[in-house]
Amino acid sequence: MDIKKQYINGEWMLALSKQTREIINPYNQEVIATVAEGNEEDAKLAIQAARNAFDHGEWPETSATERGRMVSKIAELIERDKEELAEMESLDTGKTVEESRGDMDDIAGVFRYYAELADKDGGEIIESPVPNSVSKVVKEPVGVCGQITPWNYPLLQASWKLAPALVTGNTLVMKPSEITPLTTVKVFELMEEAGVPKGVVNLVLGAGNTVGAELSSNTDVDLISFTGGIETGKKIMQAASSNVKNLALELGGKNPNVVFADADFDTAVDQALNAVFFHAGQICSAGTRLIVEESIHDEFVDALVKRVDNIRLGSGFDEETQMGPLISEQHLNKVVNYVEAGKKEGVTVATGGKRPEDPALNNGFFYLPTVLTNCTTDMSVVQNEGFGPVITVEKFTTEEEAMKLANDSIYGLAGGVWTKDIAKAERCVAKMRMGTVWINEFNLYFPHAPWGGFKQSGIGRELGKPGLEEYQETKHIFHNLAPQPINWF
Ligand SMILES: NC(=O)c1ccc[n+]([C@@H]2O[C@H](COP(=O)([O-])OP(=O)(O)OC[C@H]3O[C@@H](n4cnc5c(N)ncnc54)[C@H](O)[C@@H]3O)[C@@H](O)[C@H]2O)c1
Ligand SMILES: C[N+](C)(C)CC=O
Repeated sequence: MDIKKQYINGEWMLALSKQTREIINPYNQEVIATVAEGNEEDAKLAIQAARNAFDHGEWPETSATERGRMVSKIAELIERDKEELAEMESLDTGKTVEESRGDMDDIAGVFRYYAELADKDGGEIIESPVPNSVSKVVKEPVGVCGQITPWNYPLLQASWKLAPALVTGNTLVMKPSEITPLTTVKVFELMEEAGVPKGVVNLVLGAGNTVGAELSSNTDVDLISFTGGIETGKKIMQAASSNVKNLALELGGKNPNVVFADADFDTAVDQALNAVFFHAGQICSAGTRLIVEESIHDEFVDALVKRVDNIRLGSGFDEETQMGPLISEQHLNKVVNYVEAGKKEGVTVATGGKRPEDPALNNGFFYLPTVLTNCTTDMSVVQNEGFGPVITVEKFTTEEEAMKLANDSIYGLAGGVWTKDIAKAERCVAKMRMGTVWINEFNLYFPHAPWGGFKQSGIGRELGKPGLEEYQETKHIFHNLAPQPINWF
């Protein structure tokens, strides 16, 4: 049986305990792979490899230009194996192959973006206020980075961490989600093929409360970068205090999509669908909180429901499919309970609100695309992240009320506003307390612009220059060219 292995100190290895885990296809629950199931001991081995490679290896001293060249090579290999990676990602997550192909283009773009950025900032000379001195500020790698990723965009979220960490001269230990590790294993094969020196990148497979917890608490880890749920993020914050690690958290979202009466109606309807039903709503920045101006509310909901009822569910490998299954039975039950709670709170189920009856979908973790109306901001379905194909609809009459609703959340990841009035749009985005805000758009992102959340949606930013700086320490070097005694004492 082919067991997908861990990659530690340049060697592919089974778990020290020889434990394994089966990976299933969420469309039909078939076993698609068997992988090593590491634990704390495997994590410690990997951390030591990364520590040794950082403290004694050549990678941190390699020129930024050379590191950039290496990361560019990884991008080339991803592009070479794009189709294999895309099909692997869809098998693992249930998303359509077309979505996965798009992810792979994005992922190669992330490696290329950081390869280009690698040697563009060598620091700066400060105009020293002290005579006969030189003052300069340089950037240095943080050190050993622990990187933990979620199951919804396995390789994309891994790329947002791997590329900047590598070009800045760090070493790392990555732990993918235990339920969707396949494309991350593959990208480590590609990094080995690209020639990344041994010990620089290490991969440990296993659960969050063993491998993940060790990465978060181990004092030989200098930075922990985590993408996942808010409750896990809080645990990691606590564990990271062991040695005051640098901390990067990309957490959940409950993202408002505000539609004014003067919006481009058809485009706003179409994009409201995409904002929440793409990848079955399993997106941190999904526009699951629709907030519509009262005067167009009924017409907008009718238009939305008509389109929702035509969404085709099925296998990600069927070109007709528009929405796949949820990732697991556990997550399906979470979404079921999330909607049932809304029903108890008095929402109206405009469409969906249950599992599909199509027998062809019985073996998958499917949930019908769902529109809940008559929602109010105090409801759990409005405040909590459902992370499924469920949109809640609220109404407003004034701009001020719309903004109050949009900001009434513990989250602050992303949001959108639809209007043709530019001044109104600018007023709104200035008030919306989120890390990314779209005007007449939703869920668009690219490597050049930083990504991350206000409030409890996280700490720090990935992508863009901030995403690079997350992996750097800043050092001020002051050089006295004419040292004199001070004679103070
Ligand atoms: N902000 C973003 O960019 C972004 C992107 C994607 C997903 N997300 C969020 O991720 C969540 C969905 O992903 P998920 O279900 O995999 O999240 P999760 O928190 O359950 O797991 C995420 C990762 O953390 C690990 N983990 C679990 N417990 C841990 C612990 N105690 N210590 C260390 N690691 C631990 C898991 O094994 C997994 O690899 C959603 O809330 C979504 O909004 C955010
Ligand atoms: C890829 N991204 C960050 C927009 C969605 C994550 O869930």
